Amino acid sequence: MTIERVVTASGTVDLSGVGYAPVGRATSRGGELGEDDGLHGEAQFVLGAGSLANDAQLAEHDGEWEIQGDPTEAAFLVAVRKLEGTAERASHYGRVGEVPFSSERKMMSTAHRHENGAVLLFSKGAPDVLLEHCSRLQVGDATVPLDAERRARALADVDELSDAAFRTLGVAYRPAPELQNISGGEDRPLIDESHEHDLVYAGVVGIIDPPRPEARPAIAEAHAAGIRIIMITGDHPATAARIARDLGIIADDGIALPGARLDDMDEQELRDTVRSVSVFARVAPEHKLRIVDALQADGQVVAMTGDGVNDAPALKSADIGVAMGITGTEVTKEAAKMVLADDDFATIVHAVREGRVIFDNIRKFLRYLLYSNMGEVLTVFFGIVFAGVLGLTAAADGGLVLPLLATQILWINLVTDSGPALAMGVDPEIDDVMARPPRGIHDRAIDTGMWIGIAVTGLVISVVTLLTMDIFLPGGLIPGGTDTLEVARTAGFTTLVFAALITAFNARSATSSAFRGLFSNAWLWGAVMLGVVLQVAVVSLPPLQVAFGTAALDGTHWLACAAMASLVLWVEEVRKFGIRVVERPRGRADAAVL
Ligand SMILES: Nc1ncnc2c1ncn2[C@@H]1O[C@H](COP(=O)(O)OP(=O)(O)OP(=O)(O)O)[C@@H](O)[C@H]1O
Repeated sequence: MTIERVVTASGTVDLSGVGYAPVGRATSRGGELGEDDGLHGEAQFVLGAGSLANDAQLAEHDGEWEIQGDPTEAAFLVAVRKLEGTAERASHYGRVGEVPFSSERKMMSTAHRHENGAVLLFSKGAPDVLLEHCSRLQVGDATVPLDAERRARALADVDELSDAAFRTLGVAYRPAPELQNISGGEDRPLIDESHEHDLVYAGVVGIIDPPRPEARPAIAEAHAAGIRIIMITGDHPATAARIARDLGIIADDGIALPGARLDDMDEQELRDTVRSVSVFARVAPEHKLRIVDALQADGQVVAMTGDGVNDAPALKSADIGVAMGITGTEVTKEAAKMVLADDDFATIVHAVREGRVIFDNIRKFLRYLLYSNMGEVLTVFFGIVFAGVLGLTAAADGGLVLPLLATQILWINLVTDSGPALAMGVDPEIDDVMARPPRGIHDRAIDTGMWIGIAVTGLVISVVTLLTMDIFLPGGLIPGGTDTLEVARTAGFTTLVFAALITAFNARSATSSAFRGLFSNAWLWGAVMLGVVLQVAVVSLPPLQVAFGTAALDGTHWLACAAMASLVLWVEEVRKFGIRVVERPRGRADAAVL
């Protein structure tokens, strides 16, 4: 954070320089600001006072300037050195007491004894709040009453800075003779906030805290993924609205709702409000909790980020509390379910993508296993029920026989359920997981759509398997077959294995074509190829023929098996095309709602 502007009663000073290195030029209205200019003195006083009411530290290590403490406070230490060159002022003042900062009060004060013995109170805080504690205004070396006009002018300066996306902090002070006898010392005695009255308003600083460049695209991606981003901040409403607009959280005419407005709302009103308002400013910690609760009561799944102690209750209450790993307090991290190691919002969006891909892969795995297993079950079931129709009879006595042997069923499970199923776990993203809305909380991993797919694919696998047997068997539905039961059964068995292997490509998406990203999973191709080789081995090698009850197949058989098995691909392609046609208009409507 960097202080780029100081506004006092006499004018505006712009400070150049980035980062925490205290190097920069002071200008006013585009021209260099001389040290003997009254405005220079006023700005220097604002920054000096803000550096006294301050708990941060600035130090140089090996040419690098580093801060300790709150970056907002450190910004004062950097800026005052840009004007003064040194931090000399602080050495003249010994801190004797403080009224600490809190998010509720939005200001803090420290009491200091000057070398000459006088005790002064220095305050800094949210300008609108601080001004309520002020009765005078600093102009040059003198003070004048802070009448309505001057107060309005000061507030207008704050609004102007806020509209330009500056974070604003006001600075004030007052001689505090009533604290003359305060002892002070190392333990920094607390003083009562009742001393924060009749302050002299010195001016306001504009702090720039540029969002990371990756934040805006991450927010756009989150919106596309059906995630609504709500900004809840202690900042000024105009600052919050401006930053939210720049980040694409709200539209250009969007506004920020001040937290105080929430105090008058009952639960129902709040629930209606959180549905439409996406920026809440000048909030107190309890507002954060109320907003989270209202969103949850409205049926939303809420992830909440935070760093401060006062964020902890809201983080705990949210479905997913996300604490900042670098700037977050221990309390916040304890209350959170997730800790962001790099404090970067974009990482949350990446995590959502990663989570969706993992969930998708779990569904692919389930889809594949259920597709192929249903194929086996229905093959055996229909094979038994329709054995007579299909010509599945024993040559010796004409009795009905099983379509598949037990060892063959075990083999199918070995070949299909192992390699290809495991390869589903590392499948890359086929569908754009961030282009669809989140799942409902009550949605099942195996939904109706998947059940339909299981039924259709299972049916197709069983039909092509049994028809292949029928083709080669004498009699049955398709006449002309002349092969033995062993050969026909081996052809059916091979068709089933091939169909199950092809199903692995179908199962990668519920809606996208199997040809999309066809070669993006080398593991899957490896597993499928291995399956084909093993099937050729089990059919062609005599020792395995004995173990698995198979018989050698000729070229026509292999071709027929491959062609019949491929039907499982074409039927599924047609079905998915139908789904895409039906779902397209619905997808657009969802996007419009977001
Ligand atoms: N160290 C500080 N000293 C004095 N005033 C401060 C300090 N830090 C913040 N403020 C003022 O208090 C207001 C509320 O601060 P708070 O920490 O609650 O929220 P925030 O700093 O805006 O951060 P967040 O966006 O995380 O809520 C700030 O907008 C600022 O005006």
